[in-house]
Amino acid sequence: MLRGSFEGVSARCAPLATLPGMAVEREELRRVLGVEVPAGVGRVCGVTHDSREVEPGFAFVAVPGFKRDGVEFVPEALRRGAALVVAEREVPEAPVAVVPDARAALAALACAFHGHPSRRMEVYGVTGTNGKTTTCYALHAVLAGAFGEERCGLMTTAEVVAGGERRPAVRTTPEATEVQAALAGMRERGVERVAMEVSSHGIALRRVEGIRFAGAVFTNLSRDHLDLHGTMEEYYRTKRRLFLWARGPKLSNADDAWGRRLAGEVEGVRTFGSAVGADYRIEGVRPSGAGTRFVLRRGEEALRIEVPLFGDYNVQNAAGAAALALELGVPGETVARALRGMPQVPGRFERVGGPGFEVIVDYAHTDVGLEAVLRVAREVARRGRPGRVICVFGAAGERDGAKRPLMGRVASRLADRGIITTDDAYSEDPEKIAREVAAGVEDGRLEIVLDRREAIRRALSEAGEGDVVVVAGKGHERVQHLPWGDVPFHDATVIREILEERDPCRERTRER
Ligand SMILES: CC(=O)N[C@H]1[C@@H](OP(=O)(O)OP(=O)(O)OC[C@H]2O[C@@H](n3ccc(=O)[nH]c3=O)[C@H](O)[C@@H]2O)O[C@H](CO)[C@@H](O)[C@@H]1O[C@H](C)C(=O)N[C@@H](C)C(=O)N[C@H](CCC(=O)O)C(=O)O
Ligand SMILES: Nc1ncnc2c1ncn2[C@@H]1O[C@H](COP(=O)(O)OP(=O)(O)OP(=O)(O)O)[C@@H](O)[C@H]1O
Repeated sequence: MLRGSFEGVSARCAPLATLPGMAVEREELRRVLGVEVPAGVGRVCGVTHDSREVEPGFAFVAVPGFKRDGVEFVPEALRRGAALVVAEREVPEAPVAVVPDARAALAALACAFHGHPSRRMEVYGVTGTNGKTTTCYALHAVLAGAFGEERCGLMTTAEVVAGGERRPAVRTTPEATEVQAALAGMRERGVERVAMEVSSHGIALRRVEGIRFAGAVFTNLSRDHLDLHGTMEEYYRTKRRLFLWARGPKLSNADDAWGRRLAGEVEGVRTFGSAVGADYRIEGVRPSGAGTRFVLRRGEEALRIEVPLFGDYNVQNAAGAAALALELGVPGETVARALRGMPQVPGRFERVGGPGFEVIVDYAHTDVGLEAVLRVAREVARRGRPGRVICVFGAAGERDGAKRPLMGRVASRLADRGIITTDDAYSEDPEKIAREVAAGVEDGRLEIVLDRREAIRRALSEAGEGDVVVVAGKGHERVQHLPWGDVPFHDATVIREILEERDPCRERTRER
């Protein structure tokens, strides 16, 4: 019996890793792992890569990590009752199945434990540097409109949704054990189609291996995660693997050079975008009261679409989702109706409100993302009485450091006033990160205020009639990872608290 139900998809993803699926018998273990299993191991009734999650009868997969070697934790796993250790080398006095690649073994075991849920549902993978979450929300809205909300699921950085039930997520693409448990839980609830974000970490670290993808969308590629991939070429090739696996409709962005290359290299990929020759051509983009209107043209057919989203980049995100749905045979009017009513994506150009000025929370954490959001903020600031754009932002620690000065440069060019602050510094010194961001600033207009709450307070205190304050980097996230520990921090909540302190009589804007 499957037990990895959607109930396990909580704000902390870790417990999911411990959820047992179906016990796997010795013969099946040998088949799945492709290697000999020590005599005496009959069956295992759970699988995890984390010794702290081991329960009696589990298989513990010792993954060689970036910081530690999972083999170090074998004694703890055995103490907790692990029946089998899966590792890339022998471990004295442990029942070990030696495999060539522990991550691949983890994925294969996770699929087996959870009964290969992707074989019994359609999983559409969305990849790219920016726009994955937004594209997934748009796709989920269209699928829900066409096939019924209770039959559709969503797995993103921001939330995991199964049927109508929503839970916050922790990572974009969690480990294979969590991904498979979540998919199995969705299937158990009757979900038949899932829009799923697939990060390059998810592909490179084999978290999505074994998933049968029924379609794929590529949004774009720009500099990010080079700490993991080394070069843009390797980053691109990693993303391309999703398209080599996927069986059904495959859509790529014709407005992005890497997207055009993908369409040329992988058979059966169709394109969307405003570029001449795109299979799904974006035309006539213009602002509407509550968002943006555009036409999506396929040959002679023209579909009028309106989305409650701002900016050309979001038109691309919506077009990618619409094109995939149209390829699946969803009628145009269903696509248009669903996109018109799609929900706010948490932390993506989320308007938090302000007395006479706009405050926007956005997840932009690359130079390209920051540029995109600041350009839209400028458009918003031009409407009505023209105002200034004030930007609070920072860069994350332990991540591709080369994007830091690029973010500083973008903010100094596109914002009238910029405040560099702390993002998720992880183990790095926040001041060092901020200085690296500031190194890219062109005219010295940016100030450093390391305390994120103080930086937001400063920006809000300076904002006046018609201004737009953009608080970028953390979007929907509710925790800030700092060298001295994790602290609860949610940009939208902090903004509301500060606005309230300024004007205690102000009507509270209800938190989502
Ligand atoms: C860089 C990266 O992806 N790191 C992941 C990696 O960590 P690591 O290799 O450093 O782990 P480690 O600490 O060396 O430990 C090695 C092994 O020992 C195990 N262990 C560790 C301690 C212990 O007591 N017992 C034990 O068994 C761990 O479970 C692990 O399997 O393996 C860990 C266990 O699965 C992950 O939690 C961790 O993700 C961290 C949290 C992370 O932040 N990842 C980010 C970069 C990420 O994956 N992001 C992508 C992309 C987002 C985007 O598009 O922007 C995502 O999909 O979320
Ligand atoms: N198509 C796009 N092109 C450029 N920038 C974009 C695009 N879509 C979104 N952005 C910017 O990137 C930010 C993140 O958007 P979104 O969450 O949809 O992307 P993502 O790929 O899911 O990011 P992550 O994987 O890091 O969660 C947005 O807040 C916006 O600033």
